[in-house]
Amino acid sequence: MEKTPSLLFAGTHFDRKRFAKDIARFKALPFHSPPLLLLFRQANEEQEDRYEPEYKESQLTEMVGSKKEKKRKRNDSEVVEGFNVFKSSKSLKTRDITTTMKDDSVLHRKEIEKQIERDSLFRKKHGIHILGYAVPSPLQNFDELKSRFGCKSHLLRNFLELKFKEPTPIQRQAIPILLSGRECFACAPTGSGKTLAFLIPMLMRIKPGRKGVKGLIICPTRELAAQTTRECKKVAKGKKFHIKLMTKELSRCGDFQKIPCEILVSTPLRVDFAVRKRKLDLSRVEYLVLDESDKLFELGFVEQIDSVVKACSNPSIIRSLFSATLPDSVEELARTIMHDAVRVIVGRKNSASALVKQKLLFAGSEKGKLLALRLSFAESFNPPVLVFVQSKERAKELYKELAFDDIKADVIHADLTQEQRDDAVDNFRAGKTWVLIATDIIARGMDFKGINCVINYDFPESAAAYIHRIGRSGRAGRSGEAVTLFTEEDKPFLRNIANVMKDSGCEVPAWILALPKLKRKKHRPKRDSVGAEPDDTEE
Ligand SMILES: Nc1ncnc2c1ncn2[C@@H]1O[C@H](COP(=O)(O)OP(=O)(O)OP(=O)(O)O)[C@@H](O)[C@H]1O
Repeated sequence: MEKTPSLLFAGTHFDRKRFAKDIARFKALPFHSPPLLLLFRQANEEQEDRYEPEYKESQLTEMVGSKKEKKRKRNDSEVVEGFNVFKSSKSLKTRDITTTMKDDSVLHRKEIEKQIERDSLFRKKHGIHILGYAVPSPLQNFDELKSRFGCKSHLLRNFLELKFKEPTPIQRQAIPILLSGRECFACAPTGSGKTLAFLIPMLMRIKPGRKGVKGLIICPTRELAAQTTRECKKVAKGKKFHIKLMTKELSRCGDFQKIPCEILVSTPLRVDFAVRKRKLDLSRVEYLVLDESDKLFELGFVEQIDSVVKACSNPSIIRSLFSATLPDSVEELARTIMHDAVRVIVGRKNSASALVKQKLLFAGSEKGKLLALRLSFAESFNPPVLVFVQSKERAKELYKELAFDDIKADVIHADLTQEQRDDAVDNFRAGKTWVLIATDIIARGMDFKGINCVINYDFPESAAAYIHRIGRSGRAGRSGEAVTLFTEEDKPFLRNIANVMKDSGCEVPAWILALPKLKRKKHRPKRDSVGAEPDDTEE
């Protein structure tokens, strides 16, 4: 089992019982005291947005290593030579011991440096970028969960049954960080296995059968919460966990003092509601995950998140933020509540999955969009296809247009009942429907196996929305396609999306990249109704 060295306390008398909480807080800080950490942060704050922080880790460890070395050398001589009893009777042996200890510590330091070098190369190979100090080595394979962290065999068996042979890059790095008791910001492309990256540490560290909620996962939508609950149950199979999805009924009438539940998955509103009703105590939560964290920090959620974070009052809590998009503003805000969090980015920050072939298509008008959609279905219909629109009204309108075409279409939006929403997702998953028309409620996190094409019928409101929408395709190593229709009114916003496309290796016409930069980020224009003729009154 991997143990964190506790050099911080070496050689001192320390009342561990009395300061148990502080020890828990700092147990993951192997080499450094907080002031050093602060200095490091301040010194590097301006560079935080770059993608190549690995040298910082090695530099820092080297820097700290040399300070630590000096201190150790001082201590060596003080401790050993300070004892008169050794000095007088066994001076020769004392010198031998001193030399051996020095040799050992030099060897130890060299070994650490080599390991840092190896880790750095390994991260480079897998596109992993880290920001933080003394970051644990990435996982070479799932077996290391057992050898380094004492993972139980049945969990490893479950991974194999689920056909998870190798960890994905985000799993390689985020799992050891969380298992070492560090907090974490994790940003990796859509469909790259972030869910398992936060589930594994939770399932390994939380003991089933103890009273109270120990693991809390917050997701922005009910569909994603339901999916994550299912995934969690699959991975935990064979262990006596009580894993619960916070339903509307549970949130209103459930009394969590009586309901056995170690792991709870919820949307912010529902969990906040139960806490306010004093039916749910979050003070024992050991792991808090904010999935799709940038969405959770948007207006409309942030107040609930704030109150949930406050309710999770356990001082040793380990919090983590996961998303495919992590704006600097969210990271800055989150850092105010997190302790010594490590940042892990896989690939480029805020980028689309490279597995998705992306296209932009000018459709002129609302009528042109409908024609283009029908034409594309007639020419090369390759279901399952996900079609995104801007609002529930437009989802209903487009569904009316397509319901009687021969393409087995269905629709999902927030005006449907929960049962209807579940049916829409289940039928699409089961292949009973081929085309699902959707609003952004299923744009984030939903894992539909094998979606061949995402069509942005309405232009996405932001680059982040675009990245998440098209990320429903091209998941878990499969390839996919995304087509984005645009009209005149979308033109000023094309550049944002074009930049994302270019960064993930797709071709973009030069005129789009030359469009002026826009300050306004959200784009939700009032559109003519679906299929409307172009407005020619101006001519
Ligand atoms: N180690 C692995 N090996 C193979 N498949 C994996 C592995 N880990 C996860 N998967 C599969 O990859 C798919 C995508 O995983 P997941 O839903 O966690 O992606 P994500 O990164 O959370 O995406 P999003 O940003 O869209 O939420 C899932 O079907 C999952 O079962």
